[in-house]
Amino acid sequence: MDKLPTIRIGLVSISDRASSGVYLDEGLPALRSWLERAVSNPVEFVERLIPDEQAVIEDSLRALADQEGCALILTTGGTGPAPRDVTPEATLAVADRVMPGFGEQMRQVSLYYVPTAILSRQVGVIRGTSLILNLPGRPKAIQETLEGVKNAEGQVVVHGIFASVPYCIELMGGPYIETRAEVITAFRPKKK
Ligand SMILES: Nc1ncnc2c1ncn2[C@@H]1O[C@H](COP(=O)(O)OP(=O)(O)OP(=O)(O)O)[C@@H](O)[C@H]1O
Ligand SMILES: Nc1nc2c(c(=O)[nH]1)N[C@H]1C(S)=C(S)[C@@H](COP(=O)(O)O)O[C@H]1N2
Repeated sequence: MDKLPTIRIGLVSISDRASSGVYLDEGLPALRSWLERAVSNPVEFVERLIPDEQAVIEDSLRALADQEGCALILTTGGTGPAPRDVTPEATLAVADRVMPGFGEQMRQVSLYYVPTAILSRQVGVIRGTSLILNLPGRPKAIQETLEGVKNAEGQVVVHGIFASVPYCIELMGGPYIETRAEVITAFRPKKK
């Protein structure tokens, strides 16, 4: 098998209180540790911890996509209905194209965990060669939405969104990503 390419992944934790030191940020560590378990490729992380300010979020997303060359950018936080929750607005403002399925599937998955899943306005978009996905702010929601729902035997009940990420990035012309099946299986349709 050919050597897997190194991929650059941008991680953005968006929280007024974590970014100002009121509490310790758990978003970036949760994102990093899940991805380290799930992805077989060597990964370089580029991380930002920022407040819920639309202009700051937009600048961070642009920098990670355009200057840092991140094939994938995951945000956590600021997707709800509170006045300072502006992550979806910032993400849509930098988008070239919207990928509605990611938000739809995340809300499906999340409904298995909390009835308030429908309060997350999370979106998925493409900017240039980067796929940008919003995850909810609660650190436990990171594994829930990426990995999906499994039964007691470990079989998948509802697919996590990461099952679709490697093929999406491949279709976008990005690097080939492989995952560890014990965490998540990357789905690729069979070639004819
Ligand atoms: N980065 C984080 N680190 C640790 N816990 C977090 C983080 N972000 C959110 N949480 C937890 O998840 C809850 C919901 O997240 P949400 O993004 O709605 O935050 P918030 O209530 O708007 O406040 P803030 O932006 O100051 O984190 C928070 O109240 C907090 O308990
Ligand atoms: N998987 C999952 N999704 C979730 C949650 C959760 O705990 N787990 N919390 C919900 C709640 S309570 C809110 S308010 C919205 C928005 O969260 P955010 O503003 O922290 O992004 O995400 C929802 N989606």
